[in-house]
Amino acid sequence: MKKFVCIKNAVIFAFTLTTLQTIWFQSMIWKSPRNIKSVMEQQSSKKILDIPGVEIISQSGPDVISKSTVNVTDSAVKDTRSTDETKEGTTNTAESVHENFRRTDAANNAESIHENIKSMDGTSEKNPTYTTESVHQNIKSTNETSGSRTNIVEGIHENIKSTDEPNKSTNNITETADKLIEMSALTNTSTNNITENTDIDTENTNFELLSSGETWQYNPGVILDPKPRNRLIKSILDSLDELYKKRANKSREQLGLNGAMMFGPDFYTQPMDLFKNSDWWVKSKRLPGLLVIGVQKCGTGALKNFLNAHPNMASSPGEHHFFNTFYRESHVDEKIKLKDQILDVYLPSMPKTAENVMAFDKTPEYFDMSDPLHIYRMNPRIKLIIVICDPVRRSQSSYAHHYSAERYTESYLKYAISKNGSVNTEESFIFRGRYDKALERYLAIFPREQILILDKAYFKTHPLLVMNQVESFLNIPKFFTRYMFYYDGKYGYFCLAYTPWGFRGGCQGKGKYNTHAVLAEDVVKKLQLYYKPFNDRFMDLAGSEYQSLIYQDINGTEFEKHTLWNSKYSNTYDNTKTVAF
Ligand SMILES: Nc1ncnc2c1ncn2[C@@H]1O[C@H](COP(=O)(O)OS(=O)(=O)O)[C@@H](OP(=O)(O)O)[C@H]1O
Repeated sequence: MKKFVCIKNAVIFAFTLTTLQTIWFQSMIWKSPRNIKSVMEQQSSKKILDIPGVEIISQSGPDVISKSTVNVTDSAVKDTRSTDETKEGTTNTAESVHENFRRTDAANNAESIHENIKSMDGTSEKNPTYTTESVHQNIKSTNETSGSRTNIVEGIHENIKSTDEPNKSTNNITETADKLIEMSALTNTSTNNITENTDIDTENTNFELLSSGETWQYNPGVILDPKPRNRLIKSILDSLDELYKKRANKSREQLGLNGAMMFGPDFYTQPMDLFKNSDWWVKSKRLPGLLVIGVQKCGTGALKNFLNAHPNMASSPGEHHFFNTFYRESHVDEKIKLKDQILDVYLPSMPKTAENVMAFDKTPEYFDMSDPLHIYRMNPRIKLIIVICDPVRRSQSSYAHHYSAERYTESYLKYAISKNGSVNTEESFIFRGRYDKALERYLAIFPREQILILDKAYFKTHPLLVMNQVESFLNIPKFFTRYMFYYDGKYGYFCLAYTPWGFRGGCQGKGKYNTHAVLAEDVVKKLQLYYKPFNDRFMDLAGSEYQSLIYQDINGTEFEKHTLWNSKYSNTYDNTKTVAF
């Protein structure tokens, strides 16, 4: 009897073990079929972020020194630099792979990675020789100082003077002390020729670039982890690999797996190679490849929520506000260098991500309260998304937000309309609805192709199409389907239903759906007339029209037909240089 119980227990134990293993592998594949596809793509062809006009030639992989050359056509800015990067490898366990896909914002190991990445720029010396008068002048001419707003012009000017450095080329391959760690280094020699931009001085511009924009696409090739547990897991995977290799020559039909699509198409035929030879599970702190820069109260939270569900995207927690708080003009006065701030403050706050996962930060204040040049210096090829919305509705939303936080106690009208009946342009929830200047400042620094402008009106009604557009823009695998969104009648918005790795959907917190003050028709009209010229100018600069920015009267007729390429602005901006999306 005792023997029978023992056997029974052994059978149960074996069965449980097998089931768990199956579930584990299945979940890995099931959870991220596209992710794996993109990993394999990456392995085979090293396909990297496609920016129009960018050609990237790269060789990289485990234990190799990889060189990359980035050539962007129509060069206006030239920067040659070399970075040397030595990163500690992390071979993750199954758990940590799961962790990775859940994209928790674990801060552990930040220090060591920070240190490693710090060494990347450790060779730069102080040598301020910056002379971009024209950029300075240009930004000066377009910048607006209004009411309590901080004057960014001076900051840019000061910053350029104090922090810019000539580029240096140095190749270092650092060895870590830990003998257990097998390591490799990435020596990355990049030549960036940024797409022609009317506002950057082609002659004198010599930016210090913290990164060449490849932080998330490249894996430095470090594989082994010093942790004994992880090494053990790796050795188990290696031995399992042998087992699976025997099956590799057999077709799916021979294995009788035709119907077993739930395991993913390649799991049985090229199983462990995928895990063993790939770096996709090695997580590191990476600088963002995307910033959602605004506009405040235009649905940026929903965009972040949706995007965060994508297996190739991972946001930093909350809103970081790095470029509008940690690194602002005041810091420039204190001679705090942008590079140091990015490495000391910004990078450690990023989520640890695998190589094919793009970190991103959504902070609406980047649009109108920070300096695009700082962002450019961190990553000249960073992608930027701006969600715009009707500035009148935005002002209501912003007021409601402040009111509920008890920052405002009076009625909307008390703040929005001055005593003489005109629009109170000093009020922040009013003037922040003027989008044109902020866009102009970004276009003075970044090529239009790097900026995606979304309209909240369309985003609200067509979340799937917008998210698909975002996927194309970011050049990440298509992931969103219509089943991932549901319409929530309570809030009147689409919310995230679920992702293939579990129910983690739902709407945002209640604070995101505020009841608006009801405005009288004449007030709405007054505000619309105030915003109209700024809206029109924004559309001219963007090279596209947006439903939210075209006002109609009560009969549904547009106030005054907005025409693209409005000649009255042609003296301030060369419209022919913009690209319509
Ligand atoms: N799915 C979806 N699509 C479009 N818009 C949505 C969505 N979900 C929420 N919202 C609306 O977004 C408004 C809040 O914007 P933000 O998230 O940008 O606010 S914040 O700046 O981060 O505080 C806020 O607008 P108002 O309702 O007008 O206040 C939200 O209702």
